[in-house]
Amino acid sequence: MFNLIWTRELQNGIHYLPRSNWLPSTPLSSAFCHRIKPLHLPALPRTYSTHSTMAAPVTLTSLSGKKITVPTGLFINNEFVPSSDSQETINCVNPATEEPLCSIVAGSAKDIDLAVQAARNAFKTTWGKNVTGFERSRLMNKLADLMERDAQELAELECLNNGKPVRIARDFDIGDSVQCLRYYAGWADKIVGQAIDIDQKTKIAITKHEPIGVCGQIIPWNYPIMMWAWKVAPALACGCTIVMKPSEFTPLTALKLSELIVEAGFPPGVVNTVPSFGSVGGAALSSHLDVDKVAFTGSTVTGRRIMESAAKSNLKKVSLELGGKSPNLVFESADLDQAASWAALGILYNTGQDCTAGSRVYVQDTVYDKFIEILVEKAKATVVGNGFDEKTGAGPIVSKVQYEKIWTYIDYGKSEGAKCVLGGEKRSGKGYYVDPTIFTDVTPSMKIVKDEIFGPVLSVGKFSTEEEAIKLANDTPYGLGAGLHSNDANQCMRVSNALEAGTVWVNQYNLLYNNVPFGGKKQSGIGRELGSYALEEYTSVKAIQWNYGEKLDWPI
Ligand SMILES: NC(=O)C1=CN([C@@H]2O[C@H](COP(=O)(O)OP(=O)(O)OC[C@H]3O[C@@H](n4cnc5c(N)ncnc54)[C@H](O)[C@@H]3O)[C@@H](O)[C@H]2O)C=CC1
Ligand code: BAL
Repeated sequence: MFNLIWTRELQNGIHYLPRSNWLPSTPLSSAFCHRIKPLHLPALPRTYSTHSTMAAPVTLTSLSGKKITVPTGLFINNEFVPSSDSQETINCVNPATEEPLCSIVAGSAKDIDLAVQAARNAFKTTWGKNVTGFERSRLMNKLADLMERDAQELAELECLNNGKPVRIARDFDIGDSVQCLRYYAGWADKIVGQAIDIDQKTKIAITKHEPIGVCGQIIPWNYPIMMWAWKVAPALACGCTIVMKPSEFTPLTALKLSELIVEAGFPPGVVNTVPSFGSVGGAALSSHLDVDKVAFTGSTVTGRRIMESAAKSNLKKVSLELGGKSPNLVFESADLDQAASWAALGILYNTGQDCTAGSRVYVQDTVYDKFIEILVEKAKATVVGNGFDEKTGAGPIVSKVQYEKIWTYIDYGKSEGAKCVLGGEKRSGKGYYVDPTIFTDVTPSMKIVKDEIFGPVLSVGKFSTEEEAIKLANDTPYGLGAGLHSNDANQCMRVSNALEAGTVWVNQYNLLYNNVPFGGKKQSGIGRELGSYALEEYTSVKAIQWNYGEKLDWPI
């Protein structure tokens, strides 16, 4: 997600200008980076300790030569600690080089339990109903300031662990995360119920939006910092406490952010971070009897498991942000150049590792050939490379397993008879790189058209009528995002009404804002993140019925 004004000034790539007001308002240029204050290693706050060498911090050197210290322990009760009962580790890899980065402690089911106890204790004592919204807001704003201060360092760490370009991590992922914290800090003292007069003389009901309690938050690897912020910010605003389980592929920035939780002054146990494997820590959180809510972003398969665990344990509240196979429709009246730019952004942003990736483009037959010609030229201009290069627009794929999944689908595309008009060839050398790949002449039954690939692989199909376009677009079990490009206002309204998706972009694609709700229909999810809607996910409504005048004549 990002807010942007974008131009095509760079000859060889997408040039993004950040719109959020936390950054200098000057255009992004190669000189821009040097205006960000030089990275320095902040002194580690004295308010937390690390126990044992198993949890000792490591120092990584980024490609820019910067030294970044990263905690490696589990973060429970504002301390970095080893596992209580396991020697298991998570080995972090740099996807640009395939070299190991470091090993960190992998939390066990017992560690999850300890973190839940810490979160429960905080909920009952220092947080939950024991802290004002003003104070929650103050701490959240402080955390946002610290993230803004450390944006460059966090971006470099995100690049090392996830592969995404430093520039994009800093200006969009982190920029929007800072804004997300501030947006929900604004809500923290405005979470109010209603006073409902039953009549005007004897009875009133009051509704209170109470914090739901201890929240398990399970996040993926495609936007490690941003998904952290989307989950943590509304939960804190509502007064919930948190056990965060980052993805085993990208746990480092969640650990680094845990340092900032301490520095901001959050009481122990309010935010706990337990890196762990999904089948261990994720499963333990979703089946835990003392977790009140689980929020998840990831695959539909895992979402289904989480919902099942929640149902079989304590019926905890569940919100799921799952997969997609989002359609993007281009009608003949559209500005084709703009539509092609948005379509390229839709499939190539974050190297296609995006739940809303516009991975199926359908073009009206009258403009099909022309559109593909423009789109291929735009996609070719994407600079795919190491994220430490300022010109890079798309980094490597996050992991070997994801890289191999993408190539399996590219092979399916070829063997099932789609025409590969761009990419589709492996690079030699190190790094999990996949260049933009476009298939045309696709049919609805092809695997590349049906399945979520989560890489820079686009299927382009053809339609002749609006009715056919809608039918093709909705022919999927998913319903996360959808786009349409047309200069006919009535058509825009008709088609956006007919598309089965949680978000419909008209004459744009993939832009999200912290004050606009986001989530899926069909098998793309349950619940909404962002905006005021996310507050409902972290509160429980209590109705207090109050009698101040009616006498009961008994028996009735
Ligand atoms: N909607 C989205 O934003 C994302 C979708 N995906 C899709 O999922 C595919 C597979 O990627 P994965 O990393 O395997 O996704 P995943 O859904 O398995 O992983 C996401 C998170 O869920 C956790 N998890 C895994 N198994 C769990 C379980 N049994 N109980 C609780 N938590 C569990 C993982 O540790 C991670 O933190 C991708 O190729 C992509 O298609 C992946 C990441 C994000
Ligand atoms: N595109 C929004 C977040 C996600 O991909 O998970």
